[in-house]
Amino acid sequence: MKIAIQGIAGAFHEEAARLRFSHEPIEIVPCLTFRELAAAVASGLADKGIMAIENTISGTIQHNLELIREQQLWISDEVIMRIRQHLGGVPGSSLQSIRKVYSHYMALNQCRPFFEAYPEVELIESEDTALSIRDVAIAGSTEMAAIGSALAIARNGLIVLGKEIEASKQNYTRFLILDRLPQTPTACNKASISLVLKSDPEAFTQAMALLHNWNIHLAKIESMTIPGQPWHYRYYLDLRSESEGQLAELLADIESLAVSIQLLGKYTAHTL
Ligand SMILES: O=C(O)C(=O)C[C@]1(C(=O)O)C=C[C@@H](O)C=C1
Repeated sequence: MKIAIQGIAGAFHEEAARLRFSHEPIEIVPCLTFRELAAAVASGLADKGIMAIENTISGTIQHNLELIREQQLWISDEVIMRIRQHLGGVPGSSLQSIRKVYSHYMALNQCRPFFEAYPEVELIESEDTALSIRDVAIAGSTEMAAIGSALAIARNGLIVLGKEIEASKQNYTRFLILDRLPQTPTACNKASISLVLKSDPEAFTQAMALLHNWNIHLAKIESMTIPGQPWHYRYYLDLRSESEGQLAELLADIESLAVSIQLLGKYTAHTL
């Protein structure tokens, strides 16, 4: 099975894919951007995709919710993985010699407090952690370092300058498994939807009351601006319920309040 990931081999996406599909042979399809990843699944180039959606330190990647909706992908599962960020430099480098540190922006955001003690270090965004580590190894400069996994650092012959430098040990990333077509899960207790409500000021309160009526738990909500419609929002909701029937009833009820509602996936919730 071909799995599209964001990043090259050695990126956290690869680790998460191997964790989720540990019982079957998989072929990794590397994609440099999240947009490329979504397109690989939508076009059938990959059978499935795995996409980071939120991290417990650096937050939600809202843009990925938009990509899933726009490309009409289906969320069929989620994976939660502990992320340990290490700082890697070439042999001979040290925390005193480095001036530029490269990584994926989500990884940089997980580690910013560590660098407060090193004001001479510039943090620079790159496509992914593994690529940054490879590029530092190729450049061979003691002024450069990169943030990523212990595995990628070792594979590229770098040394660890900082171990587990994330701002909190409670550092988890939640990844979504994406399919081209809707799947019918044997069991599920979570649904993700995109919702635009009518411009009635009461609509949001009424929608929340419906959740309460159907005993549905709101696990997560994101609101995003809609280009061309100032002060009007699209909501992305993760809903939890032990009853699939109640979820279906809720979606039918909410339709009367909505301009648009889209089911993005149904799956089983994972917890720590
Ligand atoms: O650059 C990588 O290694 C990735 O897989 C990307 C990514 C992300 O998108 O959040 C994955 C997990 C970590 O939170 C940091 C970076």
